[in-house]
Amino acid sequence: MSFRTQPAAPARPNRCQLFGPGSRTELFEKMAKSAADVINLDLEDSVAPGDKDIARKNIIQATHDVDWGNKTLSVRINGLDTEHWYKDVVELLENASDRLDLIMLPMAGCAEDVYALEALVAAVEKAKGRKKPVGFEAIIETAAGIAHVEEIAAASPRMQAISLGYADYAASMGMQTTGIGGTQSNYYMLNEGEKHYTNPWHWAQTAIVAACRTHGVLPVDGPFGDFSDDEAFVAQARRSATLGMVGKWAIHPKQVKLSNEVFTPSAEAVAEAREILAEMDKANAAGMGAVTYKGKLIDQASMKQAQVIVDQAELAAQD
Ligand SMILES: C[C@@H](C(=O)SCCNC(=O)CCNC(=O)[C@H](O)C(C)(C)COP(=O)(O)OP(=O)(O)OC[C@H]1O[C@@H](n2cnc3c(N)ncnc32)[C@H](O)[C@@H]1OP(=O)(O)O)[C@H](O)C(=O)O
Ligand SMILES: [Mg+2]
Repeated sequence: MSFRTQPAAPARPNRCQLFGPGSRTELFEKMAKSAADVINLDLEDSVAPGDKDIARKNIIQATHDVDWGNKTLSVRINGLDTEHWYKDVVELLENASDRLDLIMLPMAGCAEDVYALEALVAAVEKAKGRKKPVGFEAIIETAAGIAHVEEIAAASPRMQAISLGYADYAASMGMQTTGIGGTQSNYYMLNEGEKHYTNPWHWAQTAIVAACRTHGVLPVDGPFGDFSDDEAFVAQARRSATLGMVGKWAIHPKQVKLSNEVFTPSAEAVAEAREILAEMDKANAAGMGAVTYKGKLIDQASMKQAQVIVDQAELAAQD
């Protein structure tokens, strides 16, 4: 470990973030009753340009009227290049209840974007005497965003989570696809005439995980557009969980259960993790730093790996 230790990310469940347009009020109660850990009410791309004002009002009302239980409640504002974002921030923080937990910043491109958001947020919070400071989450979905992901993760103590936004990311990178996440049919290696599909999103995912883990922020996998394909959603989610992401967006309610399942360690995985911890406690007491467990090496690092799984299970059990 470096002398500079790795800060812990916020200790709250974030296995699934369920999105819904701020213009579709009939979905709000359903979202609140869902099994998602985080709710993202959207003012950005799922809201038609002419509906921005009404969507903002709907969301403000819903922070007062809807029982969001113990969910983290987040509102995605419009990007800093639009005419809408300042109104999103000012009207939200002037009028929303304290139930609002997070503001989600889309299209984050550099630390200064977060700085600008924070300056406005801090001013409105002060003016209104808001007791609960709102947290931030950002979406990496541009070439600039991925190039500056570490400075974005480090930009503010309010920063709690960072997601990968597949559609905008693909467009910004000039990727030749209209798919939102998942396997891309033209991204393959050819070996003796057989196609082997690899993951075109891997670099962006790992860059986000590394930046987030360096700065104590939760790395989250973004949307999977084809909500008719459960198997493909699960495959993408499993890859993300294996890489260190803590959860994934749901753009349809049927994806919530799938995401929760993938990002909650299985009973077997937790049992094995606890066994590794117990074996290593015994080994350490006997003056051994490394021992054999089920025919494999375990050592001090194995304890940290096992602890990740136990911690994830305990967070999920808070639900
Ligand atoms: C890609 C970029 C993004 O921005 S992704 C995030 C933004 N997008 C959204 O927020 C879209 C969220 N989803 C929806 O709007 C809808 O789910 C839909 C349009 C995809 C489908 O809606 P539809 O009503 O047709 O769905 P049904 O299958 O008929 O619904 C069944 C049932 O579920 C209820 N429902 C639907 N959606 C939701 C929801 N989001 N939350 C809760 N409940 C929902 C619906 O009312 C039906 O209920 P029932 O009638 O059975 O009671 C990203 O930025 C990038 O760049 O990558
Ligand atoms: Mg987007």
